[in-house]
Amino acid sequence: MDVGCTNLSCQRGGITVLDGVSFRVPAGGVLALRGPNGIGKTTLLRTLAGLQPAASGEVTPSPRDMAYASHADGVKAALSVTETLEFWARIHGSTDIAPALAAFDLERLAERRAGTLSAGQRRRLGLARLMLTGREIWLLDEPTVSLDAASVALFAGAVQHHLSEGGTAIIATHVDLGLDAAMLDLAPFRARPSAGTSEFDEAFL
Ligand SMILES: Nc1ncnc2c1ncn2[C@@H]1O[C@H](COP(=O)(O)OP(=O)(O)OP(=O)(O)O)[C@@H](O)[C@H]1O
Repeated sequence: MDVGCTNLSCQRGGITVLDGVSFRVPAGGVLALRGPNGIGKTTLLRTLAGLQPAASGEVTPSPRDMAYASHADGVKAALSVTETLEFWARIHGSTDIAPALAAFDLERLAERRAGTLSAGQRRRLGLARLMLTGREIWLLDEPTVSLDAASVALFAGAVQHHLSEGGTAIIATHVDLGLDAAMLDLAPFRARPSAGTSEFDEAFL
């Protein structure tokens, strides 16, 4: 399924941070969002995912077709790895967690409580959720934070598999994942401060 937006403006904290963003990613394609800290990568992903309204412009398809993985892993400390995946599987109507366990090398950790996992192991568990959503479009915010080189390769493999099945991914990342990704530099879309904004305000935008 393809995904894109037209003339999208995105706000954070009531301030427009990005303006006039347009792109389309075809089914099977991956787009890497690039730009310096604070440019608005997270804000754009949240807007695409329907977690916040667009100030203007359009996103297609609807958020129902998208799975969003934020900086937070959304893992409950008291549940085991298996219980966590089974919980997400039930929510999304999936039945088999085995492929997700295998794709992120979680089998040996299956009975461990999530609260005892290392940061990278917890990250792998958070990313494994994507495979249970059945959603065709993955929106990923700095997915490789805390991952070692082997885990980055596992993650890239999971994305590649998703693409090979006609899925689509948009990834905010500073890391080269070895995927054949199109790049979108957000710097040209940085919103201009509105009239009346002082130099002092601009320094903090
Ligand atoms: N809750 C908030 N209230 C006001 N401004 C915010 C809020 N959250 C983020 N911002 C600002 O919105 C702008 C865009 O932030 P965003 O997190 O989207 O950037 P980013 O490109 O993802 O950054 P990074 O690479 O550091 O993760 C930044 O200038 C940031 O300071």
